[in-house]
Amino acid sequence: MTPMVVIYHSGFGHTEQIAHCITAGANRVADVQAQAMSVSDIDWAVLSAAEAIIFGAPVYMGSVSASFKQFMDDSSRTWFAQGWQDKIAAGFVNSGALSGDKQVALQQLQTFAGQHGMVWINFALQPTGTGADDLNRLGSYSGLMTQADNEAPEHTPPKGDRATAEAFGQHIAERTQRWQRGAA
Ligand SMILES: Cc1cc2nc3c(=O)[nH]c(=O)nc-3n(C[C@H](O)[C@H](O)[C@H](O)COP(=O)(O)O)c2cc1C
Repeated sequence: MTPMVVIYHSGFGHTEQIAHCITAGANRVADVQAQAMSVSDIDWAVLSAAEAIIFGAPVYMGSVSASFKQFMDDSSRTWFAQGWQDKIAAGFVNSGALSGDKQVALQQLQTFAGQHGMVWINFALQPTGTGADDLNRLGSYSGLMTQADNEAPEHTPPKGDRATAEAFGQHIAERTQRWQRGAA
């Protein structure tokens, strides 16, 4: 069994849509049990039991949102005992602008995983183009990037970003199982 958690903050529902796409993609892999978890409803025991934790936040003012940062700070209790050491980690960020300084937020997540002694997984998916239906249209490799227009989360981020998120979830799940097999 490979339990995984996609933990995220979403102020207006866009990042939440992507969290659910990642979870669905991870659950395509046999023996994976992935669940999405909002930082407004954290179950620390479930996080502790996970083989992989995928962190996700919207970009607010060039940074992960304050609510996600609060979760990061609260995790210092786990950090003291290095309770997440050697778990698989990955990250995703969603913003309004095409750039929106997403790389800064993604690097915050990567550094955060490093502080916990986790094993960061990158995302090797070659972009198929830069249109709304394309895979990895924003060309991000160190994690997943998505972009939402100023519309309801049912309509944006676009179809390509959602498909990319599913592929990302599957990619992380497969690497997690590879890591598990190596440890056996
Ligand atoms: C307080 C605030 C700050 C924001 N700062 C940025 C920013 O720095 N760059 C950007 O591209 N978008 C920025 N946005 C837009 C959000 O990233 C965008 O609307 C995103 O889809 C929100 O995701 P959510 O619905 O999951 O909260 C900001 C939005 C808010 C509310």
